[in-house]
Amino acid sequence: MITVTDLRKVYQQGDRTVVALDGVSLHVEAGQIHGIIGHSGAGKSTLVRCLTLLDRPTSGSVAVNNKELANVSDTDLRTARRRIGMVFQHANLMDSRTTAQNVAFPLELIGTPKSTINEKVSALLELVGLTNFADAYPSQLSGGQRQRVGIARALSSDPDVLLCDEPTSALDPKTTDEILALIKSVRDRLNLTVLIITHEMNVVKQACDSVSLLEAGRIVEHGDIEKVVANPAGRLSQALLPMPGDLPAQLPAGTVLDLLYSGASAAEPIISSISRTFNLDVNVLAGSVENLGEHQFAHLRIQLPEGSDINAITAHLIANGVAVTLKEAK
Ligand SMILES: Nc1ncnc2c1ncn2[C@@H]1O[C@H](COP(=O)(O)OP(=O)(O)OP(=O)(O)O)[C@@H](O)[C@H]1O
Repeated sequence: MITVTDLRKVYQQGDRTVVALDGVSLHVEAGQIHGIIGHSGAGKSTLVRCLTLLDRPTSGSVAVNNKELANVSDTDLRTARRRIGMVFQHANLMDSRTTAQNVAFPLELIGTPKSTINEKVSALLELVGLTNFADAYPSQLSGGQRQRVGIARALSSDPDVLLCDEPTSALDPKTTDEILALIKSVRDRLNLTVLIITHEMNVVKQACDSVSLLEAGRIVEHGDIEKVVANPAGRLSQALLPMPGDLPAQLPAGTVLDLLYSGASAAEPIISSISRTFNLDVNVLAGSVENLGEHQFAHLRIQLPEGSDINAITAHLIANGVAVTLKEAK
């Protein structure tokens, strides 16, 4: 479990004051994967540096399993850092060391006995599927395999939290899927708390239970995936379940509605229900259906013929758990 409370980081550059983190708070339970998404300059790297104690926050606190990290003394810093395992965008392996030696490195630094290191390294390599590559050097591994080594190394100090900084940004889509699947399986097996810092919405879609949107150093939206998607006005909902394409230029007269629905209702034939109940033809203009978290979500843009009873249809949809947004009435 990780709890970040009112984290602020202010940089002073000559006369200029840069507020990189402006009161960031978040709470992630053990066993949850939380995505922090933001554009360039939002404060993601600063947040990573503050969480890993590479940089001291100006104020605020970071607690792992209720143990405060941000204010520990310099002497306790090294032990405190071990509670958060770090996975980088480019695995950051040592080229002169084999896979096994890279994973062993943090354990050597803290003076772990050799026999314990060997045992631990082979268990970790099995966990990440690299048993047969123990003696390979980074140059002999693919990008995905290098990232697996990075994950094994991050887990070597038995952290409570795995902090992944753009873990798939340098990988192709297939390898991205494999690495996200590995992060999920490691989470399941070790009941880890995972934070994934990313600029890729796809990563949030595939791997996260909950998400925060970081913008100019502040979290402007956050929540469980199901919750944020179900709010059609939200930026995260629009990014996670975008409506493909613009309205066709030559649209016959009628009213255009956007429908967003989830859970059991997503599988229900909502369109035929409107057609039957109101005895009219429904034109589907665009739509997407996605499995996000535990649920299926559908986002549809429909057109109703001129003269339809929009109020009654909207009430019918809302009663069936559908969020309705009026797009255009001709
Ligand atoms: N050491 C520093 N000194 C001064 N300003 C800084 C420092 N580090 C970051 N900043 C500023 O803090 C803000 C957030 O930067 P940060 O690098 O954390 O964003 P980011 O979301 O990681 O962006 P990117 O994805 O491009 O790396 C920016 O305005 C940046 O210029």
